[in-house]
Amino acid sequence: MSSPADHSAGLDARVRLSRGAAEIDVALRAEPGQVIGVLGPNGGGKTSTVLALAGVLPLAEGHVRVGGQLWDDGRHRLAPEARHVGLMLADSLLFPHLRAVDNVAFGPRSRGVARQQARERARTELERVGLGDREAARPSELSSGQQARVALARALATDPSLLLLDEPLSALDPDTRARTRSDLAARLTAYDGVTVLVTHDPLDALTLADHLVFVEHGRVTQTGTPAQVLSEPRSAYVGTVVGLNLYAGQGDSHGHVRTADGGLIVTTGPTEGPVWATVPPSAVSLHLHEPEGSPRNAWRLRIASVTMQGQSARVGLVGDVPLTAEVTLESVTALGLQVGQEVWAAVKATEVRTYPR
Ligand SMILES: Nc1ncnc2c1ncn2[C@@H]1O[C@H](COP(=O)(O)OP(=O)(O)OP(=O)(O)O)[C@@H](O)[C@H]1O
Repeated sequence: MSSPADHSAGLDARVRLSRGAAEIDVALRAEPGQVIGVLGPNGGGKTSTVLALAGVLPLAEGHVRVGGQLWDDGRHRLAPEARHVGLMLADSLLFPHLRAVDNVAFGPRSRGVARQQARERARTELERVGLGDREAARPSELSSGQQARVALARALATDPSLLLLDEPLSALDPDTRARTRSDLAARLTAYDGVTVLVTHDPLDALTLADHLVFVEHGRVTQTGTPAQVLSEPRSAYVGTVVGLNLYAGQGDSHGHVRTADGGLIVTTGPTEGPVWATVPPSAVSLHLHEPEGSPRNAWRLRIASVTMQGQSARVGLVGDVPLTAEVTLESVTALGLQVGQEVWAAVKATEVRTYPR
């Protein structure tokens, strides 16, 4: 059996490795008890980072330090089974022939814990995820959400210093996903090790993580608390995740931002040098004729897409200042909006937020 986990020092990692043609260089730090949400587009390097933390992929350079213990420094490497890691993936990968309690006890058993003691630990973990009464059920007798909770219980039954969750909810239908997300949140609150949560779902990240790390093309493009990232996205991908129109531009210090595409954005925010400018889709109004009144932005743009979302519509517009507008269904009908049509998009200067790049 390996030495007991020490959760006191958290996670300090710099993962540098090559994966095929991709170069990955990702730094992650977290205090004990923290949840880091790792987000990014497909192929960005999230799973490779998780595999390196688990010891499945060796580091070319960098380090992985968990709970004060050096797991990898690019030369010496602790084997995966010697690391205090709990792993949960989209597919819960439970043993179909084993009861829930034995699925969960498998972890401690494989680390040398005696059968009875491992079962007791498994029962405690099942209770913690609200499945104390389903310990005798086989995976086929459990719902997908319950199977995910058994997988979480199994990941935590070895008392890991590092819990790795790679898209843990992505296989669940939306209702089950929402319920399992709150079960996961409740369980993570009581866990004192570090959790690294890889997800594509902004809602998972924003509700479960204390700190977000965006990984694109193998590099970290932005880090921060959910609140910081929501208010100041710093890459096109992050802008999309947080649902804001985002522009990189050059400010002239008189409230004008010139974008790389040649668009002009007027703002009441600071515009000194290179800046980011954001426009919330809900702040855009659409008009058939050039709107009057100033100071405001009015851009002539072409409609590229119209999609319904509940009681509102999202209108994708292309032109000098490409943007997404969120308007009511009434405006879509009243204005007769159609793909290919040219319209005026208006945004008050006070709605454009700017911050340094
Ligand atoms: N087995 C492999 N052999 C070679 N290259 C790989 C392998 N697995 C992944 N890669 C490459 O490594 C890079 C990072 O992939 P990775 O799976 O870590 O990204 P990801 O952010 O987890 O993506 P996704 O969201 O699609 O799971 C990609 O360019 C990918 O093509």
